[in-house]
Amino acid sequence: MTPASEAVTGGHYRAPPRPGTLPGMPVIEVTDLRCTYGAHVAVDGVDFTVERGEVFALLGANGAGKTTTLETLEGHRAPQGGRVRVFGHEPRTARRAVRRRTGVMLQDGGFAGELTVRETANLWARLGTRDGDVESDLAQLDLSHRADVAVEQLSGGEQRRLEVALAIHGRPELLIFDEPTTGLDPESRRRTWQVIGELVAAGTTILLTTHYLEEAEALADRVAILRDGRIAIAGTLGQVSAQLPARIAFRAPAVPLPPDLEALRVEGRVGEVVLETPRLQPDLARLLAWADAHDLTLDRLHARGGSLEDVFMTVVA
Ligand SMILES: Nc1ncnc2c1ncn2[C@@H]1O[C@H](COP(=O)(O)OP(=O)(O)OP(=O)(O)O)[C@@H](O)[C@H]1O
Repeated sequence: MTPASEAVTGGHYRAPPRPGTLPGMPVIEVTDLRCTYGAHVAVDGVDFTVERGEVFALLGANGAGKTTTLETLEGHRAPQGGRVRVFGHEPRTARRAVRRRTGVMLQDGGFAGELTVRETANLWARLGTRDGDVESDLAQLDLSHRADVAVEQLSGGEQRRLEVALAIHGRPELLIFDEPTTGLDPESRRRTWQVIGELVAAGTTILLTTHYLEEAEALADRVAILRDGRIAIAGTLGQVSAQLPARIAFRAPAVPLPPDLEALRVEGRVGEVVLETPRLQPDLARLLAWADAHDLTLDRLHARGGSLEDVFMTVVA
């Protein structure tokens, strides 16, 4: 297992070798990427790789630079500095070679509203270069019963699912998803996660952005949290979550704590003992042994490791 200390904060991020990842050239390489809109710097020296067969999630508050980064990888935007490579190609100049192997889902699909779902999917399939079965794409996203409905009559969530169905047509090697489940109800979100999980199991590489941290936790092997156009922290979920100490809390009478804890006591509610520790398991074990020895009941005891949400809130605050 890769040690937690290998998470990267505030700098460039190159992927460590990951068990289960196929060897060879990364599918995506982003090197010192810089994108501007006039005088505004939207992406400011971003650097990461996505290895074959992994799911990489770009996280960050609104305006952090996620979509701009994806747009350069999709070949829609020329960077003002640095470089991006997809399958070793520059995606703007080698658009055809990249698009043949890449399924892209944009934040706004821009469909012609009067076409039906099936017509839209067939049109998209004809425009692309990958062979696939449109009906099974629609079935996978639970849209078969809506196939003859005009796209403009779909709900927001159904349109989102249609965008996913189009992106996965022909099962591309790489999928780039910009907020794939925004606006979906919990059931549709789970269905979409299941589809993504099946694609990953079949070896698809996925780069996605999301505002749902539980989505990143459910799907991603590695995450990068962007802040103001820079990677603030990146690593596996375990590495990133371990950037903040674990917490142990309980209620107990005012007694001295065991002396051998690595934990530090921090402010809690009245009557509550709250400890922060870099080493949850040994400290918890010592605490429980100490409580047993002193015949103490640690009322409302709970312990939890650092979470992605805690780190995210710290980064974006
Ligand atoms: N076409 C544009 N013209 C000017 N500024 C833009 C344009 N597109 C994006 N920006 C700005 O660039 C920054 C990064 O935007 P971007 O859309 O990449 O962020 P994001 O992380 O994808 O945000 P969100 O989570 O809201 O989708 C923001 O400050 C945004 O206002």
